[in-house]
Amino acid sequence: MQIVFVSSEVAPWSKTGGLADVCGSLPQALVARGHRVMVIAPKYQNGSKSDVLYEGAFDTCVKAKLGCFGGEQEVGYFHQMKNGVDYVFVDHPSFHRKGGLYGDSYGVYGDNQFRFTLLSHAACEAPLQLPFAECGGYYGQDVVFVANDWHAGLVPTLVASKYRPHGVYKDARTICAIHNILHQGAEPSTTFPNLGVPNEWYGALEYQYPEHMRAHELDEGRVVNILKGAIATSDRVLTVSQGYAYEITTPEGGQGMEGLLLSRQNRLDGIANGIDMDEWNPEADADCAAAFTVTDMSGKLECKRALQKELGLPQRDDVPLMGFIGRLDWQKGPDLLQNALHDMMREDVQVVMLGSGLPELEDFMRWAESTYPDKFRGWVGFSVPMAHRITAGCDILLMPSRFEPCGLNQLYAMRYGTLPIAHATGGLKDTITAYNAFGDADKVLAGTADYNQGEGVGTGWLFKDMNADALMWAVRSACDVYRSEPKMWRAMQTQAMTQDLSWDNAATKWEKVFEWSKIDPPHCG
Ligand SMILES: Nc1ncnc2c1ncn2[C@@H]1O[C@H](COP(=O)(O)OP(=O)(O)O[C@H]2O[C@H](CO)[C@@H](O)[C@H](O)[C@H]2O)[C@@H](O)[C@H]1O
Repeated sequence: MQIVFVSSEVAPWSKTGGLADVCGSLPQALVARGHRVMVIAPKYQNGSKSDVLYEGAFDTCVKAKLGCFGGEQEVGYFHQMKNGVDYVFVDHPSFHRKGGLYGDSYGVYGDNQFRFTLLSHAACEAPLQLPFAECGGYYGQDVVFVANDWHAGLVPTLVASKYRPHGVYKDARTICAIHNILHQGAEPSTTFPNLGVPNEWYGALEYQYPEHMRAHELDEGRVVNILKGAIATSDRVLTVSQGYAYEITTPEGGQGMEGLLLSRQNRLDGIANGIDMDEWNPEADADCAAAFTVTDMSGKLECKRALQKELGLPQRDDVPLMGFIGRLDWQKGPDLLQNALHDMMREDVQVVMLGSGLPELEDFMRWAESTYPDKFRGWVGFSVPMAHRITAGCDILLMPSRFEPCGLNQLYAMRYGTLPIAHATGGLKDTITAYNAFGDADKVLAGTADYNQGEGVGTGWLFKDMNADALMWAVRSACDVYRSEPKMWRAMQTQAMTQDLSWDNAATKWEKVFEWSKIDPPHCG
């Protein structure tokens, strides 16, 4: 099959979170399974050293004229082939600016609707206009588009409204892939004409906020919601774990989309993410002090000591070192760590947090570090090498996410024998096996345990209630096992490290969804 991923970020070129990791590595796994895959993302240029990442991409010299925002917008395309995947970067001045991908210190950019409308239009044109002369020729019309999150969410609506009615992309299919339903790309309904979607399709995008979410009495709460349009018009909807696929059909998890998703339940699937086994490999991780394997964990201890030294924490082997990596926002639950901090600091533990986001939580990290200098370190910022060192050097990874569509950090952690403590939600619940005190540590260590018969020991801790007491229960349980039951700890690490976390597994399931999408007629014919 020919598959076209459309995404606002793709690693290693542009990354703020897990979406970039997925769009960087899943396509390679699909290519390894014999598919032809293109990934389309913006060519960001922010004047920093990350700009050089695009140096390997060459200008195709194709210019597409896109009908939106009251005229014709011209974009260019750059192309780089890597590990068999066609990475295509959309070039437009609105992607060239200082600051982050979506905003800067003043907040989110005011023209994001414009920037990502361009991305979606450009993506729809790419298979038709890019010749790929030396590598396979035009993709043409027989493609499966995967529109990731709201930024690419106009793709299904454009295919259904602008192309299919004119006989183009009749055999193509569109998948709306939801990595995070919190962000939907909603703007006032008066912006609809900007989108370049035919007028009669307004209803597909219209959404009305419930009364309690409106600003004032005269506010009708009427918006155009790009993700809603994608869910309504795509051929299938896919999200990144089975647990989250269920949660988004409930009022608690659906962020207003639950009704629509329920109506599309027979076309909704959940597939847990895999990980890039080369980038996250404890046997060969250039960012870490030492290498280790499941049979020889001595290098992990070296990583721990090196991390303690780098952070200026007391170098002690016996103290459980716990890490947190992630955006400091409501989703990831760093405020729960804030609430539990005093209790946690009463235990004999060390904690390191890496993240950036809400200024008050960044300040909390600085405050905690100065209050507990022997036990707490806060690293405000975004550093992939540091994320690797924390993942390798810690004993425990904390993931108190309020909701988590899949979560990648817990998968990386388990590969490095770092046991996660996580809120039992979404993909965390699906991918972490809870500690089982009655499991057979000897059999797990010998590789003969039958996990279906309850002989497994688990790969981490899951707490159900989103409060500090529940988190502390899990922290104390984990610290007990760490200190008093080294064999059990080792068995949990073994179970965690020997799981198949690779993309091969997930790619086979994605492939099935592509096949199913082809079997059914288009949802909007
Ligand atoms: N300060 C920092 N420094 C360095 N690296 C940092 C960092 N903060 C975060 N990261 C990295 O960003 C990625 C975060 O990925 P996640 O999947 O955990 O969450 P995210 O919410 O971004 O993704 C959304 O999409 C993904 C992909 O589907 C889902 O797994 C997830 O549940 C969903 O919320 C990881 O690679 C992590 O190491």
